[in-house]
Amino acid sequence: MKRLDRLYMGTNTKMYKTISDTTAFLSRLDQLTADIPADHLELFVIPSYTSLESASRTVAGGRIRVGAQNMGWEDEGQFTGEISPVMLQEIGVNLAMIGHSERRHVFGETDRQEEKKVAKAISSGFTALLCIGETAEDKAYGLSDETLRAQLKIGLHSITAEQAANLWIAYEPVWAIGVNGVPADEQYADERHRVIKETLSELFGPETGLDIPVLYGGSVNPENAPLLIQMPHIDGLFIGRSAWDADRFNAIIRTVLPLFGSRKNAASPQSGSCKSQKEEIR
Ligand SMILES: O=C[C@H](O)COP(=O)(O)O
Repeated sequence: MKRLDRLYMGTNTKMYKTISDTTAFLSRLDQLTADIPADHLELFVIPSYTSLESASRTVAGGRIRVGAQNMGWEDEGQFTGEISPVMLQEIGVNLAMIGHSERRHVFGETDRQEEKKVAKAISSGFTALLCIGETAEDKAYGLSDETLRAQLKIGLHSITAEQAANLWIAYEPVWAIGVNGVPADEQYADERHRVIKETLSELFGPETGLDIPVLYGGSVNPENAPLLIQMPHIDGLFIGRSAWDADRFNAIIRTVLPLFGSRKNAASPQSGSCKSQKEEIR
């Protein structure tokens, strides 16, 4: 399997943390991680909307990237409660999370809406982080892979291979997220990541498809993070509760970074070839 060069680590603070909480968190995280080379780690934080402008100023010129938790699909219009790409660009934000489980399952967003948002984000110069994941019911009926494939095929319907260079995917099984979530074990998560990468390769070709980072999220904690990151198809971790304390998040990053590095170094020399990538994902 092709290895990505960098480890992807991020957190979504959901509807937690005030502006001052967020800036304190970012300042501390920035200080703690300053020595990690940017070409080893892509580190991002997705705070609340009210915190975004201050957050963006706090990390300006630094190594942490700040993203929005949602984004509308038009530049302006009669969309009460939505925030447009123009508004985000004005405050220096160029990463947008689309289709988080809570947007889909609490607020009723659909795959078709996520597709419009992803398309708008990428055409506006953003990196789009598309979140996908099966429900407990999908899993019980043995439909997890079908659900993931449908979410990708609809959510990325209008995205070209060239645009896919600005795409990240987070695999977050709905049943694994939050205080009542049960973390996916590393073998289960890795097998879903394999299916996601296979689908991305079908959509965009193996060269582009296998370059798209796929992160696991859902009750990641200090104990399971090292197990997850050693799996061959997991490119990073997207963490909620366990990352909301900067020191704790930094500790997780410090634990998994060398494990990811050894995994990357273990990649076979021929892993860059189309043939070996295709063979690996089958
Ligand atoms: O966006 C992050 C995920 O929803 C994971 O949250 P969690 O780690 O608290 O389960």
